[in-house]
Amino acid sequence: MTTNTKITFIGAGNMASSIIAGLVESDSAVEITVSDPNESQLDVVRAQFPNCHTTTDNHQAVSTADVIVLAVKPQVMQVVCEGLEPSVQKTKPMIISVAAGVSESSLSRWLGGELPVVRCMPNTPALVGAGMSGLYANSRVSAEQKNLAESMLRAVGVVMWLDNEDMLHAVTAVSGSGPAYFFLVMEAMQQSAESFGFTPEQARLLVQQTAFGAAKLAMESVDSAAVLRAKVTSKGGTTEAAINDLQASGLEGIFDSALKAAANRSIVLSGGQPAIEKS
Ligand SMILES: NC(=O)C1=CN([C@@H]2O[C@H](COP(=O)(O)OP(=O)(O)OC[C@H]3O[C@@H](n4cnc5c(N)ncnc54)[C@H](OP(=O)(O)O)[C@@H]3O)[C@@H](O)[C@H]2O)C=CC1
Ligand SMILES: O=C(O)[C@@H]1CCC=N1
Repeated sequence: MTTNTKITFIGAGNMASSIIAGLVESDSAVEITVSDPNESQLDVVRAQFPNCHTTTDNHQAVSTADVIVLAVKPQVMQVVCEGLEPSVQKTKPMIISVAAGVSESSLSRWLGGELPVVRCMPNTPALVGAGMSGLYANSRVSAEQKNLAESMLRAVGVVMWLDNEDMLHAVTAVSGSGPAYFFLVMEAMQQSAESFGFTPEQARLLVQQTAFGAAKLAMESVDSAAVLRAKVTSKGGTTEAAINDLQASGLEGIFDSALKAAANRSIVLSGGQPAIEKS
């Protein structure tokens, strides 16, 4: 990224804030503008990122942008893109959409066509520089623009390029929505810990440090998750009792079903019919 790269975010919600936080934290010397109709949302942005420009006017926000990050809900994307069409057709910036299930062909059509479009499926751990993003570029994205998109998302985590746009449904199901699955498990474990008599603070510490330690160990070890699990599970011991209970409840099937529900929802958001069957 060069010092004068101008990046405009349309939508100042959870995902935009997560990426902006990572970019700001990474000291990337970029000029960031954020546009959102909601002034109170912009107040949050101003408080968190005092060096970002903010506006409620999408046209003004994109007028000199090199890169536009579309970070609104899929349901309002068409209206937003059609509103931006006259501006972007003048300046032809690179478009990066983080929306789940909004296809490159729809984005291109709504924006008036002939634009470099990157679809990105990031996740909220971008907020702490530990994001995971799947990226897909249309044929109008130059090698230089690909590098720029990659370096933006690498500033907030790890990047995986995809040749097949359809695989973004699966990335959405695994890593886009994925943090929520782990948080749900953490919530459930914390509730259970509290039922033993721990305070909420104690329960949170026990669970968070365990989740962090398990993730760090999995990242740093050459062993697979299955091997790492076996190393915790003493024969006839406590872990075995818990794992047997989880597996008797059909845990693997529950996760397979949940991930496929997410992927199918992504397909439906893109205008298709749910097509992915449970294993
Ligand atoms: N949250 C996540 O973990 C992830 C989200 N995504 C994708 O990111 C996108 C945004 O999600 P998320 O950040 O969670 O959603 P949020 O609702 O938090 O953010 C969207 C923001 O866009 C604003 N907005 C609405 N209309 C306009 C408009 N016309 N112009 C500019 N801004 C507008 C909304 O304002 P208001 O609230 O007033 O409507 C809101 O502040 C979605 O498409 C989602 O699929 C992708 C990966 C992960
Ligand atoms: O729930 C959603 O639709 C978005 C996409 C992935 C994570 N959040």
